[in-house]
Amino acid sequence: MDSSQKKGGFVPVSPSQTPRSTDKHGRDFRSLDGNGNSSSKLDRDKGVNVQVILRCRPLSDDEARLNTPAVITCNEHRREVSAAQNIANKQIDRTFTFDKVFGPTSKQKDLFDQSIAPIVNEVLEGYNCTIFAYGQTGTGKTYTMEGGGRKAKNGEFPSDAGVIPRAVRHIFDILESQCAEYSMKVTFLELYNEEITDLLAPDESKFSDDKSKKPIALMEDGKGGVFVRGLEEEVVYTAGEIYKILDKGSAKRRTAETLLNKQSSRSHSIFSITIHIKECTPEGEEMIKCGKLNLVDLAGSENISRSGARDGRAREAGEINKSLLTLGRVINTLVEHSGHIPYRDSKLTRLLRDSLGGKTKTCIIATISPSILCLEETLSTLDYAHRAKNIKNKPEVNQKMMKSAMIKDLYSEIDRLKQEVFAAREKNGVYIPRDRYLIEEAEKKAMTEKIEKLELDLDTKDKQLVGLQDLYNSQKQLNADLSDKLEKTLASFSLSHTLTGISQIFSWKEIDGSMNLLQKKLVETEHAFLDLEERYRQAKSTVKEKEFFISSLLKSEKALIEHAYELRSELENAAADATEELKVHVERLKAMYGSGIRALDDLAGELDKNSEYTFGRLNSQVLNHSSALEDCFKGMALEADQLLNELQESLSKQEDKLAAFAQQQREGHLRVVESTRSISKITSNFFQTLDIHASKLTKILEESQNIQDQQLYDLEKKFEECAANEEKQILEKVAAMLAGSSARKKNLVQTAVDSLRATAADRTSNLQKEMSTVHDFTCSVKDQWKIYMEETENHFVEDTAAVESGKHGLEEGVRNCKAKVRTGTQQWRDAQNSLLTLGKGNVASVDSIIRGGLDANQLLRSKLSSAVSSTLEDVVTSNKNLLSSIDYNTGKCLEEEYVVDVPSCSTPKRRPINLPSVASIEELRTPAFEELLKSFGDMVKQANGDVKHFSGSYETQLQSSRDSRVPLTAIN
Ligand SMILES: Nc1ncnc2c1ncn2[C@@H]1O[C@H](COP(=O)(O)OP(=O)(O)OP(=O)(O)O)[C@@H](O)[C@H]1O
Repeated sequence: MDSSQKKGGFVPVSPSQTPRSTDKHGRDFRSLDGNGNSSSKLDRDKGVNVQVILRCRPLSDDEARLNTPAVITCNEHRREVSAAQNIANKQIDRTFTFDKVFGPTSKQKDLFDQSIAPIVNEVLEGYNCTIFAYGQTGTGKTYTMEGGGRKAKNGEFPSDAGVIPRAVRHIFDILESQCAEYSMKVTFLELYNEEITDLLAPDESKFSDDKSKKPIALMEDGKGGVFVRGLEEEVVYTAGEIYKILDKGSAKRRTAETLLNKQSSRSHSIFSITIHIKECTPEGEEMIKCGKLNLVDLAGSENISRSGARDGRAREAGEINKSLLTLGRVINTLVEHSGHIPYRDSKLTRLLRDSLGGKTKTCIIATISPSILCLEETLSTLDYAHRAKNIKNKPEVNQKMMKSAMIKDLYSEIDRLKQEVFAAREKNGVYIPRDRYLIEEAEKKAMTEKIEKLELDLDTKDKQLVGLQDLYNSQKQLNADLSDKLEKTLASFSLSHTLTGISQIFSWKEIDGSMNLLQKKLVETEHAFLDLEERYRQAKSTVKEKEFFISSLLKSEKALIEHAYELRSELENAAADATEELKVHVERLKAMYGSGIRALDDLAGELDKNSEYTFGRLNSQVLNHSSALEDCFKGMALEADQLLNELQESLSKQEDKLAAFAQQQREGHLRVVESTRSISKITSNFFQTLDIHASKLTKILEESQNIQDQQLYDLEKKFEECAANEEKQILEKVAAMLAGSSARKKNLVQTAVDSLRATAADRTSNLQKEMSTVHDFTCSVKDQWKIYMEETENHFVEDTAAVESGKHGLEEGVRNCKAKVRTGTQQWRDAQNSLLTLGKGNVASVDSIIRGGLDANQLLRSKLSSAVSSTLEDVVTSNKNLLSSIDYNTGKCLEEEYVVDVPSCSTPKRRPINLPSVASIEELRTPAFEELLKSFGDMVKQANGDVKHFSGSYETQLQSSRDSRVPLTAIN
């Protein structure tokens, strides 16, 4: 048994209801702050900033295995976190400063000792404190809050025990060291898909299934606070008990495996510890000090596509993101001090209301991942947390209560409960205790406020509609600009193609020029593409904005439906007559808003049709333009082809002529070579013949020489013989023979001379013969040479004539080419001119169409605004009527029907109340975005087919298929 129980034995107040220092109900019985705490007064006056701690987890095993780069740097000493962002190939570091920064190597113990322990101490001082973990899924929220283990081993915690077990341990350590008398109660709730479930509720078989966990109601306490009706409170005496409770509760929490975390918490959880500590005043009066510690583990903010959430998971993620978005909006409004704080838009913010801008001390632990893959979400978390730093709370220490007053309080509570039980048992009417009556009164007031808020919402919606209209117009303009740009780019692109084709048939100079032109065009095209890309990006971001806008509209609508639900549940407890009248008025309002918005819808439809028609015309014009351009370019290409062909033909003719000329030349040269060969042959023959004749002559001469030598020898010999004979005869016949010898001598000489003469004559005649042969041959050679010379001359003349004619032919070809080039240039100029005229004509016509479209849109716009203003006027009058009737009825109800119960035994019998059913409220919910798109598409198709039919049958369509309602068709 716990010592506190033994010593004190007092019963603490309900921990499900946050103790409030300004609680009027208990004010009379409470003393002033026993500590005379001046710092609390200071805090109250100035406000204390929410403390924001940043924790970055280490890279997970998977991330480390895949070498995922880390982009987060933590400087714990300077309390700074830097995220390295790569924008347009430039590294840009974004640095954020927080109250404390814990890097990837930080220990659970350090985090607790440095940041959480002081907060826990303040709880024991009597403050209400909240610690909540916020961050992307899988960044270590649950690890930080709950950690890996809670059980102490040899008095030591496991090193990965988180904030909750350490805080519990710390509280018990301090209380035990102070030997304080205390009592402690814990609650553990889960907020899943906007439903609160009690994680400490006893396990009943029918609730054992997750899906059938019993949701419990979040109630307004009528004093601006909330309480969870029927939340189980467990009285605890030891840390061990709390660990068991935590284990039990955590096991019931909804978790699931996502791509980002194997065990991802799909719900928000709030674990609250309420401690009552007994103190004695110097006068001996027993006082009770109360502190409350809320430990919140939020579900992870997540990118649905990246976390791999589908179907049910995606709905969860949507709900998680929705409540976190509301939390973000609350933070923004608190930071910017921009009027109405939308606490009521989600249960999470309703539960945390006192922790955000209230009297609680709050600490946010923002968790991030260092991975580059999570950079976008990390930056969003850093922004979120950094903004939250500026929230100012006004913490107040809870006023201590006198023990006797507390007991009195509890007795009256028991009495109230007894009376309720009694009335329930008797079933003879409704017993309304005074404070309940006051609560209901407050609820009625809250209801009126809600109606006012709904009207405000309606106004905002109207403004949003106008904003959407503007957005639509600007989008239209952007589209027109884009198509214009596209057209220009296409034109320049095809122009550049044609230029490339034509440049092939012009000279290098022209080709150079064309190349430069082409390059310029290419650069321009590139610029145009970049421009287009930029515009595409802008358009994409606009679409994203629109999507966000639509999703926020859907969310607002959801919130409206949520309000309607609440309205219904509150109406159930309120007076019946007022409800009936209210219903009639709401019906009227519904019809009026419906007709007004239908008119708006019609106008929007007309606007759509008009813009569609304009776009159609624009499109057809653009198509005409592009087809005309295409034709023009085709013609140009054809002409260029013809020119090219002609040029090619003339060039090939020139080529043929040149080939023929070359052939002629070759033949001429061959002939010359042939003639030269024959001349050289004749000349060599001539010299050979000459050689032969010369050798023959030499032979003849040698022979004649020999013969002459022989004859002379013979003559000499005969003469010697004759002389010797004559010497003898002379001696003998001196005188007689003198005469005979002279005669014989004469005869002998005469004969020799005659033979000599004959031989000489023979030789001369032979020589003459040879000489005549040589002469004949020379003559024949001369004749042949003459013939050859004549032939060569003739060939030369022929060749010269052929060269002359080839030259003429070439000159003619070049002249033709020049003429064709001139024709080509002229054709190109003509094409350019026709292109320019075509472009101007098209620009003018597109301009006139756009002007027409704009004028028509302007007209429709003015119609729309007049319709909107008339509808708004109607709404204002009707609302005035409604409010006055509500006022009247409320007054009537409060004055005449609601009275403090005086047992008169005439309590009227319970009778049924005609309320809007859940189904009717559910019908008001906008169907899924895809369905809306589909039905909108169908309607547009139908409208294109038969515009009249569309407007006439719109009402019927609306009635026949509720699901195909377009957004903003408010019914209630
Ligand atoms: N500081 C840390 N040191 C070591 N491991 C960590 C740290 N922070 C987180 N982890 C590990 O990262 C994983 C995911 O952590 P955890 O489940 O706490 O994330 P979560 O933010 O609660 O995610 P969810 O929002 O999906 O519930 C766990 O395996 C956890 O052990």
